[in-house]
Order: sequence, then C-alpha cells, then structure tokens
Amino acid sequence: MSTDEDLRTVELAREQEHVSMLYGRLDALRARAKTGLAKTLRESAGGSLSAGTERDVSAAHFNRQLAQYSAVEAGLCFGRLDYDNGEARHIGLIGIFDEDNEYEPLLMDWRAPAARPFYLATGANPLDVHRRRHIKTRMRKVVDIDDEVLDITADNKGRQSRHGDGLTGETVLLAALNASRTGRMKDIVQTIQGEQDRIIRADLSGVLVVQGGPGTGKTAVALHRAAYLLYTHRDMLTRRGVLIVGPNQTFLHYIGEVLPSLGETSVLMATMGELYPGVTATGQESPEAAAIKGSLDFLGVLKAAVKDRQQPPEEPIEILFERQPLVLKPADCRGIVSRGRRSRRLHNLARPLVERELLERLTSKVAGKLGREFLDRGDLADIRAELRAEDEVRAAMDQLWPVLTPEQLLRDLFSDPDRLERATPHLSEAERKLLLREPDAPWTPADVPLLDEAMELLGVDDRAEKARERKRQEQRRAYAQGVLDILDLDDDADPEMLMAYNLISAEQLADRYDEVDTRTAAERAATDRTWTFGHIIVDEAQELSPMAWRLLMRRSPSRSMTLVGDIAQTGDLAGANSWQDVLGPYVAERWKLTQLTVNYRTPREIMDIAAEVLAELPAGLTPPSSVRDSGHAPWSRRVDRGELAKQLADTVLRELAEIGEGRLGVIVPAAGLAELGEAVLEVVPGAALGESPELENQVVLMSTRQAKGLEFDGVLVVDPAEILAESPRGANDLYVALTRATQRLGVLHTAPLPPALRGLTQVEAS
Ligand SMILES: Nc1ncnc2c1ncn2[C@@H]1O[C@H](COP(=O)(O)OP(=O)(O)OP(=O)(O)O)[C@@H](O)[C@H]1O
Repeated sequence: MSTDEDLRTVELAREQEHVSMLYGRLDALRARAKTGLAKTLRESAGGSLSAGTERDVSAAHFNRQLAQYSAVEAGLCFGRLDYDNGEARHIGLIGIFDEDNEYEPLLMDWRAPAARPFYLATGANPLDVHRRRHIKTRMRKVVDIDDEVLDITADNKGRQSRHGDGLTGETVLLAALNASRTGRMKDIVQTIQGEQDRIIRADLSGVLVVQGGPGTGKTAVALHRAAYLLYTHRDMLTRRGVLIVGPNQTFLHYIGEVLPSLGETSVLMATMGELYPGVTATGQESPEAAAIKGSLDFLGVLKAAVKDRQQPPEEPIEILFERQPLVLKPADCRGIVSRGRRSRRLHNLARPLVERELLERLTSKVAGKLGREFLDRGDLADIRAELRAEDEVRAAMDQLWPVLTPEQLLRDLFSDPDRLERATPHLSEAERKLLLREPDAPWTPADVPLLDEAMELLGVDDRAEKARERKRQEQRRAYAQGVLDILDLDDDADPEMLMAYNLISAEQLADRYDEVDTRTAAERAATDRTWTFGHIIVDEAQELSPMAWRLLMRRSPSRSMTLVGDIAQTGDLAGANSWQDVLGPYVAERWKLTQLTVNYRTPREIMDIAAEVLAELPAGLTPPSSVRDSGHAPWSRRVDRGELAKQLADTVLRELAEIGEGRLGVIVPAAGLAELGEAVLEVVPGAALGESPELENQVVLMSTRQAKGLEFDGVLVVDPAEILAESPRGANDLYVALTRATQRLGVLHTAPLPPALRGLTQVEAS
C-alpha cells in the first residue's frame, strides 16, 4: 500500500472514532428526551393545580426535541475545519457539547457564525483555516473524506482547490451534482458555495431579492436560509414562524423533506392557494381569467362589488308592524344607506350605524301614527326594541345593508352577470365571460388573494363574540375567587402565615385554567388569517400576481422577506416583469438585490441551447454559467404529427435505457397532456402524470407549468413551437422546460424548430 493510502486509512479511522462518539451522544440526548417525556406524562397523572398546562408545554418540548434528533440522524457530522492555530472543529447538522467538560463543543452547528469558513474559505482567502475536510457518512459509517488545503504554505503536500477562488469542496460538489435524482430535494449543507452562503446568512430585516437563473440553487438557498434564520433568531421566529410560499403542491412535496432534515419545525409551507384559512382552492380556470383576477384593477372591482351591495332600492319598502303598514320611501332608504357610507367604516362594521338609522326612521314613523305627544323616551325605546325583533325589519336591513362574508361576496359576483357587469366596467364582454361561473364552483388559487382582500374591505363585526368571551373570562375569575376563598376560610390562622391569596390572585389562577395553546407557530398560523410572520420566503416569486403580493405584504408588516426567483422564467400572465414593479408600491427603493450566477443543475451543453432562448426574452439577463459538462449533446428529432405518440413512447424507452437508475421528465404542451400521457403509460405503466404527479416515479409526464422548479436526469421536450405559441409567455415556458435536465436533453418536434433551438444536434427518425 502506498503511503498516501496508509495515511488515508488512518484518517478515516480517526474520523470514524469521532463520528461514532457523536452518534453515542446523540443516542444519549434522545434517551434523555424520551425519559423526560415519559416522566412528564407520569407526573401529570398525579394532577397538581397547573398540571394540564405544564404537561402540555413540556410534552410538546420533548416531542420537538425527539423529532429534531431523528431528523439529523443521516449526515449528523459532515465536515471539519483545521485552523492555523492547530485547533480543529467538526461541523454538522446540530451543535453537540461535552457537558462534563465545560460544554466544550464536540460538533459545531453549521449555522453558527464560527462555521462560516466551512463555506466561505478559499485558497485566496483562507480565513485562518488551513484545511477543510468533507466527511461522507452512510448509516453512521464514515465512507469517504475529501480534503482541501487552503493555505498551501502550511501543507504543500495537499491539494488546492482547482478553482482557487471558485468552487468550495469541488470533488464533493461534483459528486453530489452528478448523482441520480431521486425526486426529493437533497439538502446541500455540505457543499454550500460562497455566493450562496452570503445570501443564506444575510440580515433578517428588509426585503432581499435573490435573482438567479435556472439551477443556481435558489430553492436550496431559500430553504437553508430558513434554517439559518430560525437558528440565529430562534426566539422571535419560533414565536412568529416562517412562511415559505412555493408554486404548487408537487413542488412543496419535493422540498418538504429538506427542512426537517435541517432540524427545523417552525415553518409553514404553503402555496398561494392555501393562504386563506378554511378555503381549499382546488378549482382551475384559464390563465387569462387568473391574470384578470391577479391585476391590481381587481381591487377596484371588489370595492365596486361591495358598494353594489349597499344600494338603496328604487321601490319603497313596506313593513307591517302591529298590523299597520310602515313605508320606507326611496328617499328614506337613500338616507339610511348614506349613513353607512358616510361613516367610512368597513362594510360589516358600518352595519350597526345603518341599523340604528333604520330603526330611528321607523320609530319616528310609528310615533307619528300614535301621536308623539303621548310618548316619552322609554316608550320610544320600547318601540325601537320591538321593531328590531321584527322579521320584516331584519329583512329590510338585509336588503339595504347585508352582512357579507368574502365567500358570499365573490360567489355572488362571479355567478351573476348583472352584478359582474356593474363591478367591472373596464372589462370587455369576452373577459367577463371568462370570470362567470356556477355559484357552487370550487375556489381557484387566484380567488384566494381576492377572498383575503374582500375580508379587508368587509371586516368582521365580532363585538358579540368578544362580549361572550369577556363573560366566560369573568365566570372563570369568579370561580377562581371562590376557590381561593375556600382555601383561606381559616380566620384564626397566624397572620404571619402565607395564605393562598398572598401567593396567587384570582386572575392568575383563572389564567391557569385557560387552555394553553401548545401548537407550534406554524400550526397556529395555518388557521389564522391575521397571523403575521417573523419572516416570509417566497420561491418562484416571479409568478405571484399583484393581488397576491398584497396578501403577502399584509402577512409581513415588518417587511422581513426573502424572495427568490427568476424574471426570465415568469410563466403566469399576471406574474412579474421586473422586481422593482413588484416591490416599489411597498418598499419604494428599499430592497436589496443579490444574484446567483452559477448553474449547478444544467450541464454546459444544455445551457448553451437555453441561453439562445433567454437572449430572445426582453429581461436582458445573462445566463448562469454551468459548473460542469455532461458529455451528451442535446438532440432534436422531427417526427410526423400522426406518429408523435408512438415515437414519443419509443423514445421514452430508449432514454430510460440511457439513464439507467435515473429519472426522466417528459415536458409536453398542455394541450397534448392527455393523448401523449396515454401513449407513455402504455409502455411505462408506472409513469406519473396529472395535476400533482408523484415525483418518485421514474418517468413523469407534465406541462411546463408543472415542471417549474423540478429537475430530472433526462428530459424530453415535445413540440417546442407549440409550447411557444401556447401562452404570451411561451418563450419563458420553453426556457424553463429546457433547463430541467441534469444530464440529457432531447427534443421531439412535429413543426419546424423555433430558430433559437438551431444549436440542437439533429438526429434522423429511427
Ligand atoms: N452548493 C450546492 N451543492 C450541491 N448541490 C447544489 C448546490 N447548489 C445547488 N445545488 C443543486 O442544484 C440543483 C438546482 O438547485 P435549485 O433547484 O435550488 O435551483 P433553482 O435556482 O431553484 O432552479 P430553478 O430556477 O430552475 O427552479 C439542485 O439539485 C440542488 O440540490
């Protein structure tokens, strides 16, 4: 054996020793949390006064600890830094300390400031580190180590990073990038690069935009930033939670496993369609309809729709009261309604004023009939109360100023052509037609920001609920006072002795009876529309409509946000053309732009083709530079229209043979999903297709919209000219489709290729 290999064996054994010790500690921590949990549950069975509360809080704490310990089982320790001063530190997913030795760190959390050199140190700027070691483990066993010597004067036998100032941990990085895709996103803690690290650790406050081309690690960076922020601002963010908004369920599923594996649980992941509690937006509509709803003009539409519900009727309203007719003339109705409008209160909050005005007018009419001079204030109050209880008076009230929920407002608006026309004078007849639907149609994702906005316009009159809550609280306090009184009955007691009421007030005691909410911030936020988050991260942020941004900004009054996206990939018609357009209305110029420039996914050969499509887009963006070559030239093949399904099925089989264990994505024009899906299913019965395809499947067939954010070892794009023609943002969609592959790209086409794809190697039909 050569000396080099001897050395390596010794080092591997040494690392194994340290890693085994760390897993031993992890087991001990886990055992301690388990015992703690068992003890809590046992003790609470004894039942002290506040047992219920304390038990819930501490059981939740132990449960969270246990979840975290199991989340870090794989890859607990992944690196080591050797400093110039001779010290060394291991880096891993959590921090572990030696409790018997003044809490000496045995494993440093990757998010700790001291761990930064692991991601940032380079040959040019070694940050007092002379060696960085990547440690690869599998099932607690050290299987490989990879060293980079940063300060070559310290150890000139070592190997310097080839890129010098460039890629960190190059061998490990390239091995990670070349590995087959599993359909789940991996965490990249081990191989975070300098430009990514600076974003992950940027300040919490303010709006940070991360603009980056395809495959530059935006999603990966966004997730690691969530983990980093939760670690460094633990108290605030565990209380307020972090919201991560992603484009669709498939995508959230794809990234879902990364966060727990980074050891965090205070995160709510949601699509825009899930941000209005109580509504599941499963409906679909045309991209054009969604674009109309997403435009800022719709704010005016909603205001008009509310105003439309505050219309005085042109006919008089007749009310029978004690067998006498009372007539509200149109002028009366106008006066009543104008009372509400003049108040400038939210619709539902103005209703009590409208009701008062209505009752005043009716009371005065009754008084006129009975003879005013015979009635005192008490009589008038009685008449008012009687009128109020009258069904016909309530019906008049509902006609003049109905209580409205956002759901009702929108349902009525979209199902009634007349209402819709009155609220949308700026739309054409054809556009209105796109919005019309049945009253029981399911909600669509574009409805969600509108429901939220409508709630802002309507408000909730919660005075009755609040009064009930006050009453419940008073009853609890009275009960608690009773308990204290009984405890303190002993009048002869020594005045020096502490009595129960010296220690606790009725109020405190009552509070202890209150239920303590042990849900995490994420769980509570999911059910509370008015929840404001400590930080919001939006992935694929370019897709959000202006109305969606209004919703998100309401959830973040502190404007602490990280927005990652790529203006060149905007597919939604109401999506962004520029970041300043999106953010200007909320923070003017006070937002920060950072860019990611290295493409870790798409090999150079494929990126060269995609760059031609990018050049045709108006955004004027530079393509990211690929970190590696794949050695496979992207190809195209023209086939007859009638042959397409069969040719696609054959090509899928051929490509599968090429990529072996890997996964194949087939991206087709939305119009061809059904037909081509059937053809692929015939040859690969387990292939996934549909709205949210199962990504673990080896073959996934989808439209560009569904492909957003995803990646596959091989990708087949079908009929690019049709993808281009399918949407005004067709070129952006094609750019997305072309950049999903980590290894191989092929294009099947029935019409001539768009000129931007001339660089593909043409192959003959087989
Ligand atoms: N530092 C890194 N180390 C290892 N893998 C990385 C690194 N950065 C990114 N990757 C990998 O590169 C791929 C692309 O990353 P990601 O999906 O986050 O890119 P993206 O910018 O969101 O792309 P898109 O805009 O196309 O959705 C992923 O497989 C990711 O794990």
